[in-house]
Amino acid sequence: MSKVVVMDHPLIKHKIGIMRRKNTSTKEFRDLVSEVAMLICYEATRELPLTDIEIETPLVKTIAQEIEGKKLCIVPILRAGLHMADGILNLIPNAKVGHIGLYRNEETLEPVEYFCKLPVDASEREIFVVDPMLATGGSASAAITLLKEKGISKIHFLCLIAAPEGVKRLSQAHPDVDIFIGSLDERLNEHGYILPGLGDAGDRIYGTK
Ligand SMILES: O=P(O)(O)OC[C@H]1O[C@H](OP(=O)(O)OP(=O)(O)O)[C@H](O)[C@@H]1O
Ligand SMILES: O=c1cc[nH]c(=O)[nH]1
Ligand SMILES: [Mg+2]
Repeated sequence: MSKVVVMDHPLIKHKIGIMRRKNTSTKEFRDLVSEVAMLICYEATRELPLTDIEIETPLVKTIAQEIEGKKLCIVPILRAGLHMADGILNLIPNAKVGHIGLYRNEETLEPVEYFCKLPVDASEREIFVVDPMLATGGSASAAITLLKEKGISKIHFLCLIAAPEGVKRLSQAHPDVDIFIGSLDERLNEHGYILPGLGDAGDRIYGTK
């Protein structure tokens, strides 16, 4: 089964608490998406391999360690994942970025694909799929299936808020994918929204409702 890591850092809890409030402005919400994504990324990259390189300090030669940044790729699920990717790029600026466009059909709640553009060498990279919301798990599962069909195998999934239903579906569909979660909420409502949640992440980031 997937490794599931739920964040317990006070900074993340505090920031998600602000995001949940209905009166938080679009600008503040958007800034927080990117900040919390950065903090989750810090945990999700904990096991990245390092290589030794020789460097010179102002005093001596020594061995430093570096992440092979060129081996990483962030894949936001559009639209809402875009702002998470922006935050994560502050931490790993050399990562490439692929995009997968999916939206949920509001009646069936099943994902509809409308865009996919990945780096040509994506299958050689470690991939971080990002989307603020893991609700039924349909969108994340479909995005990861698409990546696997293109020969990609090293995949992690990062979200801000997850419902237990979504975690179950994603980890059953893709047991090899680690899942990093800002907050594991209670459940879905009858419309497939996460409770207590924060509403529709895309609409809150872009002010579309
Ligand atoms: O786990 P699921 O049940 O599939 O739901 C989660 C999906 O729903 C939201 O996207 P939405 O369809 O609202 O698209 P948007 O980002 O363009 O608003 C969210 O950003 C996820 O992609
Ligand atoms: O609660 C939810 C569920 C799906 N998509 C969202 O943006 N929010
Ligand atoms: Mg939306």
